[in-house]
Amino acid sequence: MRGGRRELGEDDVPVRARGGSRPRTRNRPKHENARQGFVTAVDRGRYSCLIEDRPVVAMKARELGRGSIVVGDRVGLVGDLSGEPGTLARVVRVEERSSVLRRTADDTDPVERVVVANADQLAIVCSLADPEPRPRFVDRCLVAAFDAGLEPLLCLTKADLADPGGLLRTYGGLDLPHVVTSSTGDLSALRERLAGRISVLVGYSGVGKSTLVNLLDPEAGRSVGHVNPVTRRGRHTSTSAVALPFEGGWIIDTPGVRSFGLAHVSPDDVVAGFPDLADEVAECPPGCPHAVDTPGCALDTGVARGRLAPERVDSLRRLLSSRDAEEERH
Ligand SMILES: Nc1nc2c(ncn2[C@@H]2O[C@H](COP(=O)(O)OP(=O)(O)OP(=O)(O)O)[C@@H](O)[C@H]2O)c(=O)[nH]1
Ligand SMILES: [Zn+2]
Repeated sequence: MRGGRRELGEDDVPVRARGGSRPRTRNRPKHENARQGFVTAVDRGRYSCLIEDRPVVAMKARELGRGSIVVGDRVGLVGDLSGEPGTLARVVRVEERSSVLRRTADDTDPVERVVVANADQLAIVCSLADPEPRPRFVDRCLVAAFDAGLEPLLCLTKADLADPGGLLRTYGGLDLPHVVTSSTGDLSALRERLAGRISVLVGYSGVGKSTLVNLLDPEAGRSVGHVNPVTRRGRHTSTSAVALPFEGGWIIDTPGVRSFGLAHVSPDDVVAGFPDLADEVAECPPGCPHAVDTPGCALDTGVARGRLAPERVDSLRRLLSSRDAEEERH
């Protein structure tokens, strides 16, 4: 580690000199007239972008190399920006991202992928019935949100089928922003939460995610749909995210993302995704793995004294151990 740092120090000067060198500034004029666009969909190397209100399809300029461009990215575009059918613009720049939502395919997948850039809210959609709520899915998403620096929003759907009381008690102690919805009910609380923000919707199959999106803005699909084959109608063939403009912000639907593998999140950050357990965990012996039967793990004391919800402790432990399985493999 220390050796690595020293090497870095030695490199520091030439790197900085290179940073201000001429080749870069010579490239600049060409990119200065690049227009800024917002990436709404990605499909086989084609990037659907909006320049203000104009949909434009672009490809990645060679000079950008292998870096990924994802939905939510703000990009610099040059070339044919007319948006006419058959035209292609070029992405020459990806602006710095304010947030990055990552996932791995499962908890043992070493390859992490960026799902969405620049989002500020993760709407975790969970049905109250049909299919049954999955608190462990919610917990996993909360960790992903925490890791990415997104504010979570718990969206409990199908309130016409079951009472939200039980789930709200579970999550009540978390100060978690939440809304309760039904397809026949009033969605104004949800609209308010989504307006002006960049929200990523995630939920397992059947929770009513597409029903919600369609109710929120039936127009959105049409305005984005014609620039890209990745429309909601064709969503089952797609696993990538799609951004739909919504009241000054964006709703980013993630049809193929059923859950978040968290192989890339450190154990400490997994624990940090459970804020209701944090005080207790602080009392654990140093290096405590918080596993079942770990001597002295304060989670057990917390449950025994009735201070912690057993299902939350169980959920954290399952998450940690599925990640442990990964570490053993490597
Ligand atoms: N009773 C009731 N049913 C609903 C509600 N919202 C959606 N549904 C039904 O639940 C089923 C699944 O809804 P979708 O919107 O397709 O769910 P999804 O989460 O998009 O599911 P995938 O397409 O598999 O990702 C459909 O039959 C809907 O009609 C609701 O608020 N109440
Ligand atoms: Zn512990």
